[in-house]
Amino acid sequence: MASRYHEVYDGWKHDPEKFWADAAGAIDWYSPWDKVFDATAGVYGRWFTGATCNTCYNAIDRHVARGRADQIALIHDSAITGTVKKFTYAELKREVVALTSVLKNRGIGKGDRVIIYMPMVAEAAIAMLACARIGAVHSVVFGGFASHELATRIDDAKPKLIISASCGLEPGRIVAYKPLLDKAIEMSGHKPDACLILQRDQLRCELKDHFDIDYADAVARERAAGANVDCVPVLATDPLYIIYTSGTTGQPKGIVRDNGGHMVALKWTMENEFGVKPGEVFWAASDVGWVVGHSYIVYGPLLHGSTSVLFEGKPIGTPDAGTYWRVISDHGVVALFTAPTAFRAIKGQDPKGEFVPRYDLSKFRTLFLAGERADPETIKWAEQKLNVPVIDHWWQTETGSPMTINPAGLGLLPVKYGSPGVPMPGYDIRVLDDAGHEVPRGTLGNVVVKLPLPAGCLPTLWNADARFRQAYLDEFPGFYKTADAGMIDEDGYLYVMARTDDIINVAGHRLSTGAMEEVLAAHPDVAECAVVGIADAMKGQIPLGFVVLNAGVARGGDVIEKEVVALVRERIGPVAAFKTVVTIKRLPKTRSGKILRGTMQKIADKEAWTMPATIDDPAILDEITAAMRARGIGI
Ligand SMILES: CCC(=O)SCCNC(=O)CCNC(=O)[C@H](O)C(C)(C)COP(=O)(O)OP(=O)(O)OC[C@H]1O[C@@H](n2cnc3c(N)ncnc32)[C@H](O)[C@@H]1OP(=O)(O)O
Repeated sequence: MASRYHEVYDGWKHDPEKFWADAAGAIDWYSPWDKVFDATAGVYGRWFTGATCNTCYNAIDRHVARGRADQIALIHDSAITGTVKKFTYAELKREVVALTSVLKNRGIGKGDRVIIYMPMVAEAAIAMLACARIGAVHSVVFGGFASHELATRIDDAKPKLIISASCGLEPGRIVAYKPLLDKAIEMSGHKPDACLILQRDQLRCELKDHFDIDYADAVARERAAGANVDCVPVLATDPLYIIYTSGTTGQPKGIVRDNGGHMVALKWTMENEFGVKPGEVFWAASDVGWVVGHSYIVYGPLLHGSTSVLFEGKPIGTPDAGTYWRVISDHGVVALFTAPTAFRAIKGQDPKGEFVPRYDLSKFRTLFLAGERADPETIKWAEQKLNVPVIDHWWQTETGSPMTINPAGLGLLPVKYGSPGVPMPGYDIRVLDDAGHEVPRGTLGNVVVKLPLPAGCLPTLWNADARFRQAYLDEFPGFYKTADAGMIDEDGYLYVMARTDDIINVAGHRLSTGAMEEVLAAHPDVAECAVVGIADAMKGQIPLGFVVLNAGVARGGDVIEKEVVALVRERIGPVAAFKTVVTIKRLPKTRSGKILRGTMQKIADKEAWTMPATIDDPAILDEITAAMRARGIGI
């Protein structure tokens, strides 16, 4: 079919407000908006001002009322426990209502924050929806983060309640969540009123009297009492959730998502970008703690009346490299979203794709890859083995849905390997030089989006308008800075090459090297440090640390390196994949004291580099090269 992309994109550009008002017709509102877009509201304007709505109503209740009550809404498939649990829309509503009643009885209402720190269990999605039902603002914290990261988020979001579980399940290892949670609460200045704990049989935990509440007991009581809590109308501009993402320091940024624009944007993407119809099965193989989990495990598919798969497992090892194909086959998945790392892992274990033909993939139509750069070899391997289009796309926690994609629902454009596609309606993407001038097509520069950002994007940071302006809007006035560098080709396809800040992407997890440096610097024997992201064949990038020890430290560098690695795991979490530290005598710096991290990364990655003209002492780079080579890096 010929692609309708250009017609649709040009239609949006010609009249953005008409485009979004039309898209908003797919959402149920309690009362209409005063303005589709109010340029005078908020930091850069707000969408659907004055309208009232409820996200949970649109995700569940209206489907129950309109013929989807018996359709499966959510499938929890745990490849680790070997269990599958399905919820129809009616059953999901019952579970959400019961939990909402628990929240309400605890005094939680519109605008109150609830932190959700959970593994990949159905109750994580239920908790999000229960918050949405009463207008409480949820903040899901990824389970791979440790206590310190959780504590930072508790202090920023100031939740009344935390919903958590006794444990998470990683291959070959049970992760006890409760000690991590207790420690985080101990560390944080803000204290929640209570914690609601889901006891999992694999590792039950002690509950503290008068503070911890057993999730199952509380929900069962409400269910037995026939609890019924209606959806609470909220303003379209009211916050639905806060999701924290790495900033350039250890203080993460609280990305705010509103209710109205978010629903409109996600609903539109499901059919037009992902080519999925109501009633079909969509699987985002990510984690509810990441934005993909919010948008495409929970809200997008449910707003659309589709069925969503919530998967607890890994692409390999649970039990083998055929797991993804098993899930697609068992549940009739039509489209899968995952990170390229997952496919590199599968390809590594099953290079010939021998697991693929063992499963019925006849319903499977499209594979979507994002979260990190998709290397053409991995895309081609997936295309060949699965015989479906493999669509790379690009977006950020801040945007909530794709900025560029090859839109399956509008008719695919020709695939260009290495490009995550073309801009979607709402996104006027430009490439600017450092002085803010637009560069010619094909020239590398700063990728920015012309303001206003579309419906569904962050309106601001939680309680931090000034930080929002400073982080995203000030550098290129009139534009949102993506902090990605790239170029646009003659046909309008974007190519994203690198970050312009200290964020690295480890297996699709967005992490700050600045935050890691803060941890290294906290070690008592470390005088100076640097962390850079280096290439990794499996995870895309991994962090590499360098430390200079304090004068007079008697203990061996190897002992301290182990302690530093353990400290990062303890403070940030295992997901940082911080495994290597090299002890060096001095850090290479410019004469003004700036650490030459870029040069260190190039040496580690065996990329061509030139001696920086402003380097203080060129001999230091020889010392560092030798230190890395002694550890097998950069050879
Ligand atoms: C487009 C907008 C966006 O970018 S949203 C973000 C998109 N990113 C993603 O969806 C993430 C994609 N990546 C993944 O799902 C995983 O990395 C996949 C590919 C499945 C591989 O997982 P895995 O083998 O565990 O490696 P990893 O690098 O993720 O984990 C490193 C260590 O952290 C641990 N970990 C991971 N998750 C958790 C968790 N929820 N709770 C506790 N621990 C966790 C892993 O077990 C691993 O630990 P260890 O170092 O091996 O001991």
